[in-house]
Amino acid sequence: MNSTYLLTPIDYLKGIGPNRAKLLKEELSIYTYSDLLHFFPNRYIDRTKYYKINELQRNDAEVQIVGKITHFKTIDQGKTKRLVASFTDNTGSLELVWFKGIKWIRESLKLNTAYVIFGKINWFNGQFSMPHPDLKSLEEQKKSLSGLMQPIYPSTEKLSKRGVSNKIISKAIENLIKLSYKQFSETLPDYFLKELNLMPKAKALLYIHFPKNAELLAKAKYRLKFEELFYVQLQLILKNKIRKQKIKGYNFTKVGRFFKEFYGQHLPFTLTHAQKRVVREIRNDMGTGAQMNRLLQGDVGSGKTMVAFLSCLLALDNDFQACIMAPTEILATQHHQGLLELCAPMNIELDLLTGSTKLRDRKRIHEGLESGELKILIGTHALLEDKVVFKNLGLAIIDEQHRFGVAQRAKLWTKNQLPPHILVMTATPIPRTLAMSLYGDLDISVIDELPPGRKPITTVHHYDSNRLKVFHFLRKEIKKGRQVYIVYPLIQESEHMDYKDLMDGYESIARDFPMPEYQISVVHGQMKPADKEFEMNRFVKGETQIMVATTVIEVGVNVPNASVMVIESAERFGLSQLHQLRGRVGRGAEQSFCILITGQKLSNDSKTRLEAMTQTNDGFKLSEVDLKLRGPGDLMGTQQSGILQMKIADIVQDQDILQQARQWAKKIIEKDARLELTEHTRVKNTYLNITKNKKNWKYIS
Ligand SMILES: Nc1ncnc2c1ncn2[C@@H]1O[C@H](COP(=O)(O)OP(=O)(O)OP(=O)(O)O)[C@@H](O)[C@H]1O
Repeated sequence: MNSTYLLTPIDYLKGIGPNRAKLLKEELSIYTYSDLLHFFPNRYIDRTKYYKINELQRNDAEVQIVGKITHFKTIDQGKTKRLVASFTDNTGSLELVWFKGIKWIRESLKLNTAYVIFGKINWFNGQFSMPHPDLKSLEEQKKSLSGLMQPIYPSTEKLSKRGVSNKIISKAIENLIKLSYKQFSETLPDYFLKELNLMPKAKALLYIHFPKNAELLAKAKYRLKFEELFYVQLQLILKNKIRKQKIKGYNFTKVGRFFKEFYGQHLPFTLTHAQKRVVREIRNDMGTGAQMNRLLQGDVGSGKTMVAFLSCLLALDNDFQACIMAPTEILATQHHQGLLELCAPMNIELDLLTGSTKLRDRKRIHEGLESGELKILIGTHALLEDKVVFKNLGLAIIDEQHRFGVAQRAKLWTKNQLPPHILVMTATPIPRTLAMSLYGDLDISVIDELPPGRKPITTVHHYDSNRLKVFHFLRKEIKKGRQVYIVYPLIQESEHMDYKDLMDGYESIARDFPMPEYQISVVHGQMKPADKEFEMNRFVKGETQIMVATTVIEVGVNVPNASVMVIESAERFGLSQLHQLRGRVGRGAEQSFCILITGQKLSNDSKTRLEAMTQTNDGFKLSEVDLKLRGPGDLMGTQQSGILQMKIADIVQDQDILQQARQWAKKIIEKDARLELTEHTRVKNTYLNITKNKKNWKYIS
């Protein structure tokens, strides 16, 4: 919509005025005519049905009747005064009642004129009445756009006391449409409308506010959702294109000794097809001359670590260093140990840097990094400290997207002349198109295949009261030589209480699993890192059979002999967290189990989550359920972007349209990246209007 008329400030619209305009701006961000037009109803009231007075039932909610007022009376009871009108059709009569605006209403309504009334009816003293009816003359109703389905706008109930009622908004939009319908210009190319059978923009705007029937409403909605999603996708695709043009990166041209030797001689297993494909994607991406910014999604246990390691070897082959940053010390330590083994036959220098690294070791690490001898550094946030200076960092791998924000990712860049390639790994997979929308600035690789031979984990749900049965089962598994995790929730606000829960739980487990037959490790957030590591190690080495822990073990911990995961108060965990925790088992050849223990009282959402967990092991499926329960907002952490604030589309519910919109956005860019063809003028103008940024256009080729 590029007509300047529609950019007129809302203050000038008939029926609005300065006070309402102020409210519209402050509360609903409606500044211009165009904003108002794009403020869409969230439901509609069916006004196609007319009642006769003698058909009314006492439990009818809202009814619409045509009739006439035959007389008025004002009833004055001291404090309260009311105006009562007798309203009749040819089948009977009822009373219309007003408590406010009496004088004005009495003067403006005429006797014996046909009116349409609409509202809730009451049954009182043997008669129906309708307080404060929505009332129009029949003539006016016939001309009104909202005569068939009446639009109801969001937030208007809240604002009606302050002067912006639904009626006012609806009337203002009706005025605007009547006045300026001819100026609603099309925003999509004609061939889109034809091939996708989309309703033209002007019509869609008319029918979204004032639909004649459900079918036209559905078409209008579809058209507007498609348009909204199309322009979001177009922005994402072009933004990515611009980034690649603008942000130069190191060009890794070689596949050299390290990669070849490891791949040929030391690879401990055959890569899955998905791992191979992803390694290829990463290799290609690091060899384009642009900076890689890639998200690697893979379900728990899908083998992301090996992909990360192979990517590091590519960096080394091109004479660059690499680093891997993990969200917790336990994880960083574990990555370090795993990679030490992989590196050992090839003499690659690698080290670990965390908050608890001793000064002496730090010094060695700093020197190694600056001289370039230290090739791979693994660590936590500590890697971001100013003192950590690489000779030539070529690749930074960030494990677990959610805990590092965009700002931190950017900070890594300042350590180099050119920004290093960035690979973000996440085990919270989400549907691909959605991921593309949420992480618009990243390219995406997906490992959608598990290594062979994995047995699906059997997941069951038990109530607290069944604990003895669960313990009995644990003893049986331990007897077979397996190890067991028992996890308690940790929610930051009530860390103290959680700690108490954990310790109470530990004591009761210690009673039921007495020494010396059973050995138990405990790990929680309030322990010193060294103690945590000690306890963890005892479990890893098989010295303890039971690990009692809070969610500190959520990500990445890898003990293949552990085959049972018990999650206490499972109703307090989110779905992705449950799935992550479950992913700690099922890593060896044994049949594994996940036991979800809850209290008796469960909310509907908790029930849905538990049911989903017992039904599937597929992280992508679970994330869809999660998204539907929570909406996408929570998913993003610091990635939250304006893209989610959409007017009509919903990226979770409207995934089919989203996918279609993305395909068409891709198609148009492939055909005409700079949108120079005449048939794309509208798209270019709309795009520039939305982004208000012509500067970057030069980067598109
Ligand atoms: N292609 C493969 N064939 C056999 N085993 C594999 C393969 N790839 C990885 N593995 C093994 O599978 C286990 C899980 O791999 P890894 O820890 O890399 O998973 P992940 O994707 O990082 O999972 P998480 O998110 O849970 O940490 C490891 O023990 C690893 O050695």
